[in-house]
Amino acid sequence: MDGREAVIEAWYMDDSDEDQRLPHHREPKEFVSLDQLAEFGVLSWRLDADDVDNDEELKKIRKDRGYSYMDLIEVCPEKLPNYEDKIKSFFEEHLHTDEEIRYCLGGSGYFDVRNQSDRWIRVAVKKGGMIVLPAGIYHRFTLDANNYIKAMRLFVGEPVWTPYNRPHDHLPARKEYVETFVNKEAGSHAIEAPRMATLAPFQSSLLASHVPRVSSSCLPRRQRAGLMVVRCQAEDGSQEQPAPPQATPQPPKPKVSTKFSDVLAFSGPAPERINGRLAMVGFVSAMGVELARGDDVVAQLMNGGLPWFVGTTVLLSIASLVPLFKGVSVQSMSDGLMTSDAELWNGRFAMLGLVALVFTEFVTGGPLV
Ligand SMILES: CSCCC(=O)/C(O)=C/O
Ligand SMILES: [Fe+2]
Ligand code: NI
Repeated sequence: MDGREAVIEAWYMDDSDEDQRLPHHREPKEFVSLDQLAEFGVLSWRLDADDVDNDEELKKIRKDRGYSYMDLIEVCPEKLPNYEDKIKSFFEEHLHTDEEIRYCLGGSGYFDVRNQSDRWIRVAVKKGGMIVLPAGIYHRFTLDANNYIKAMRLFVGEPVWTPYNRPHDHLPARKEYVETFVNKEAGSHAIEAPRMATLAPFQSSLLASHVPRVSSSCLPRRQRAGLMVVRCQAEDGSQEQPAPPQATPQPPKPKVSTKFSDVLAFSGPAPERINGRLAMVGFVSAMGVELARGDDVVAQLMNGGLPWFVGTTVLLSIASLVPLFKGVSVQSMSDGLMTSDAELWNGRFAMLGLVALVFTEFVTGGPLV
């Protein structure tokens, strides 16, 4: 669907202090095209507000631009808590560190934006109009004379509504905005070669929506892949409070190296663990044979124990190394009482025990028990 001009119009504002809800056209009127808006980062679409749930174009925009979060806001005294305060703060000139994305589902309102020359441009949005204000742009919002708007708010990931009232020029988001849209010559936003790939899917959606090509900096800054959260909060209008966290992305699991040198490194996962396991088996077997036959450890080895010792060593080493080379960490198998730490400590005690046993038997010249 296009014909954006039917639902989104923009013009230079006059300087009068009259009621903010009046149009504030200059005399004569000076309109600004939607292409001109795009040149300083303000994007626009016309969508089917009567079929929001099945709107493929909306779905595509959300997917392409990573708008995983969605809620609804109605601006009127009955629906918006702290209506008067909110109305005032919306109209304070401010910026956000992320995009402000608003899709008008009913009623209408004015989003005023500062252009590259710091002039106020009033963007009037009606039902079906969706606009994106880039991170770092100074702007404000007011209801118009109809006194009502219902809008969908979209966001990349967990929303941050914090407004930074002007001046907040030191913020990185502002500096980035100025660098991209103000310091660059208007209308000649060269697309840097290395970022072309990131831009490709976005541009196809832009073209489909009949929006002019724009710089890669028009892409949302906080795209968080793989998280499609849909939520409705019809009566929420809070600017400062982020919505309760949900579906927080899990921190990536630490990578387990399967490199031969890493696995077998002195401080790697294998040596101490294998030695510990061998010591546990060795200690228990040595004590068992001593109790049964009365042989000390050296005699046990001499009397046919050596092949058993070598065999057990090889078997246990293979059994311990195979999962490590497959990238399965011991910690990931650790559970409840059977923790990997407990095994390490048992192994350490067994190693000490074995050494103490052999040493004691060497000194006393006979078996311990
Ligand atoms: C119609 S959305 C209310 C205005 C708003 O959320 C905002 O941030 C204005 O700048
Ligand atoms: Fe805002
Ligand atoms: Ni805003």
